[in-house]
Amino acid sequence: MKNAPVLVVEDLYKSYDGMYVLNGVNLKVSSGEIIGYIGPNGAGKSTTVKVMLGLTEDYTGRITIFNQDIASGDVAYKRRIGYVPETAELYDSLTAFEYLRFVGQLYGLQEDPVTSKAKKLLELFGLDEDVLHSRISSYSKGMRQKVLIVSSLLHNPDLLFFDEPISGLDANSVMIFKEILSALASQGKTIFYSSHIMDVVEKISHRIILLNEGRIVADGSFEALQAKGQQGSLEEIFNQLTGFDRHRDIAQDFVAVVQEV
Ligand SMILES: Nc1ncnc2c1ncn2[C@@H]1O[C@H](COP(=O)(O)OP(=O)(O)OP(=O)(O)O)[C@@H](O)[C@H]1O
Repeated sequence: MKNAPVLVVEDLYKSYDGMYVLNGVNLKVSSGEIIGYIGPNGAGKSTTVKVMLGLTEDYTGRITIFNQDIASGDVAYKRRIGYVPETAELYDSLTAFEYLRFVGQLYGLQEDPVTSKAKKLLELFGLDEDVLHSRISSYSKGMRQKVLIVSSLLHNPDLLFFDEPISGLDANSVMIFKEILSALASQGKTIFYSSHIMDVVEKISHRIILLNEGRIVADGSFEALQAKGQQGSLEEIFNQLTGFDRHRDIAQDFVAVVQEV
């Protein structure tokens, strides 16, 4: 299961207003892999994901998903992808139930099975029947995030892109979600997981890809990164590979400014 490449990115370059934010990204991902895709703010993670999702066509390089060049014009590959964006506009005036039924329709799913599936998935995530039928505008951050996670999985996709999926989830829900990821991967689903929560990335990822200034600066399992001479936790490895060691100085300067009044 782990051999077939699901996703291949070759020499990906992308600029905004003449400024390059992706500077030759190359990677190959096999089915069943959980990729922790990490990097500093502005490194280009969301941009890479947007290009892979076909949300922007203005790039150079080649992206192949399920053996199909995504620039071919055939968008069939998108039906096999699930996505939780970093920030999402949910339809606040809809209930979770209505929203998920709507998403199901977009994927061409039959109404009855999809509503029953949505209900079961949300219940498993701790959202009971009356919550399902209340407007999303009344939801907490974590409840919205659960709706987004469920909406990304309704059509049983083979390739998942999660951008900060657990932001706002309580500790119990995070534990459930981590187990879900591992079970999905063991069924051969491929997961691209982007987050700044390093201890979770360290635990769930089979492979970690670190992007810095639009370039991949590390690619391997956590153990492989450690074996290459990077020491400590993923957070510490992240600091070393991005050449950052000024956190104490910056914090002291910050607090000094806070005290200025
Ligand atoms: N639509 C856009 N127009 C202009 N510049 C953009 C646009 N989207 C992203 N950028 C720029 O591209 C760079 C990479 O942004 P991107 O959102 O991919 O980073 P990221 O690694 O996902 O960061 P974060 O961890 O903060 O989410 C940043 O400098 C950002 O300002």
